Amino acid sequence: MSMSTLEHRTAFAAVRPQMDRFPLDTVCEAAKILTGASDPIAAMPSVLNVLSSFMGLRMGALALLDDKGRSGGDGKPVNPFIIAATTHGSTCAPPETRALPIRATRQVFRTGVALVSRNVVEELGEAAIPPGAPHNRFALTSVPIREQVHSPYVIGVLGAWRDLDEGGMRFLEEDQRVLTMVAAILEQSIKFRRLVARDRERLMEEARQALHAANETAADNCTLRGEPIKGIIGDSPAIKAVTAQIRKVARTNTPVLLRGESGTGKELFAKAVHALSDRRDKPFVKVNCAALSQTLLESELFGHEKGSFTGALAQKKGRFELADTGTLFLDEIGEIGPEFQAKLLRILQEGEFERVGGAKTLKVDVRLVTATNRDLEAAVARGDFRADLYFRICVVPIVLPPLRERAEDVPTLAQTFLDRFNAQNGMEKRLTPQAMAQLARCQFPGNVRELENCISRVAALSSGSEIDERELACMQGTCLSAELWRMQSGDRSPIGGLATVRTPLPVIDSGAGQRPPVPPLPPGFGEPPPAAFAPPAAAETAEADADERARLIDAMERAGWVQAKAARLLGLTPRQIGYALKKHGVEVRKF
Ligand SMILES: Nc1ncnc2c1ncn2[C@@H]1O[C@H](COP(=O)(O)OP(=O)(O)OP(=O)(O)O)[C@@H](O)[C@H]1O
Repeated sequence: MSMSTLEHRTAFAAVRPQMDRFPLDTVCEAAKILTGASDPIAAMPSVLNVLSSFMGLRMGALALLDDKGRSGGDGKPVNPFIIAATTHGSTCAPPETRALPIRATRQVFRTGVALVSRNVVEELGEAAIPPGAPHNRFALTSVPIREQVHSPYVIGVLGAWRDLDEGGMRFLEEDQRVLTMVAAILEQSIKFRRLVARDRERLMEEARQALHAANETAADNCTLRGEPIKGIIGDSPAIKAVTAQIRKVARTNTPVLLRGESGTGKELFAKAVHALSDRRDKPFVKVNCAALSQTLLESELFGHEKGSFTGALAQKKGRFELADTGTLFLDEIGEIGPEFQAKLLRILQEGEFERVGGAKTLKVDVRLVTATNRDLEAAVARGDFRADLYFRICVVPIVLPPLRERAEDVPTLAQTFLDRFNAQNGMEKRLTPQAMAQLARCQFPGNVRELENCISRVAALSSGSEIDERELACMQGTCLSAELWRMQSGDRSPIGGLATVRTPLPVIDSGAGQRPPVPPLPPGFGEPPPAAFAPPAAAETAEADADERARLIDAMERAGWVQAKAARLLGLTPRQIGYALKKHGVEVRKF
């Protein structure tokens, strides 16, 4: 039927509602509406309006079973339903709105048999007449809507009213036939929609699974390829191999031991293990074992009870407790003494500990990441480090390569540090290609930290916006670490050397995993121009010496006379700073 015919008949029906009825057109229109709708229930108000216009059926309504309480248990009514649609639109009204009489509707739900009430007031009572009806002389036809054709399970009831004042009694049989047909179309539409929805759900599930599989593959590929980790700079094969290991191990709870020279990024990688793990939203707690005395370390890690020692003014939670459900990073684990090793072993074995001075046993769930630049195997062999603790913490050893073994990363790192300096200081300094090339030739015994310091220093001291290679400390003979490197490598130091014997740096070969330290590499700083390292005049030497001593003392002061900390400030290894202190006769203050 065209739209104009529809409008005409609607108008006609409005003028002579009961005289002309168009049952076939009604069914046809209903079919068109329902089969074309993406949601047949939402389209039901239009169908009810067609019933009104074409058949003179008034106040039609659709009741649908309310999923929430089919059983009727818990005092809930049997077959609870809602009014899902009326001629006024889609709703979700409770039965109490009385668009359809509650008792009659429930009966259709229960029996699955159509109900025709020829005189509603007589048969169902006055209260069954819907509110707002112009009078109470109505007949009601209600038909079931089944889950699927022939199913005993009724999911809805379609009902409509016939005005008996207009001689409607004779149309009741026809009303039932038409409503039954419309209900059948609705059943088919719902079924079809359900199939489509199920298909859609299945397709979506397949798509989800495919996406999941693709992500897993991507993650695995990413793991295998050593994809970059946020904050970790470097594209060299050596750094990629490490990032691949980190990504893999981060997913587990296995203890990780990060090994590498000072400044290779052990702390940075420890944070990456945490950030890539499921514990990422939990605390990451760091303790530097070298920075604290054994007694302090114990109270710091395990906490203490009030009054457990002089100065314990209040109860304090230890870092193990603070790191509960998260990650605890124990830096410089090779520095801990035998007593503390035993206590640490207990917590690693049993997950239990007591606060210092406390009797209560506490349990924590902590993922342990440790780091050292020590040769732990040698320490175990000497009996300085417990073998059982070694095996507990060294489940997955990851060796961070020294910067000199990945010189290709130097330019990117240098540029990143310079960008950071520029951003912090509102400047736009640039390194000339010659300066970059000179940096790339450097051995950086203090690794990335030394490069970072080197860039900050030269950027702060250079006057123009271009940083030339002549401004680099190594080219001016003022690079402390260059001198230490030369001393340790047995070269004659221009500032008078302490080292006459070649003393090995605590180098760990990234490829070798747990091999003992190897002898140092050739003297640092690649091939500096001869002028830079030509023996200077005596006056210059004395001046440089005094300078160097002053810088050492300054760093020690700032580090509270903790050598490991001062070493970090200067971009040196703890052993290097030990030499420097001895060389300059600086007595280490003890607190
Ligand atoms: N691959 C890297 N990318 C970016 N920055 C790095 C990288 N490696 C190290 N760094 C930076 O170098 C500095 C030293 O790193 P970190 O403190 O992690 O070294 P470390 O091995 O723990 O040193 P130490 O043994 O002396 O404690 C930090 O500022 C760190 O951010």
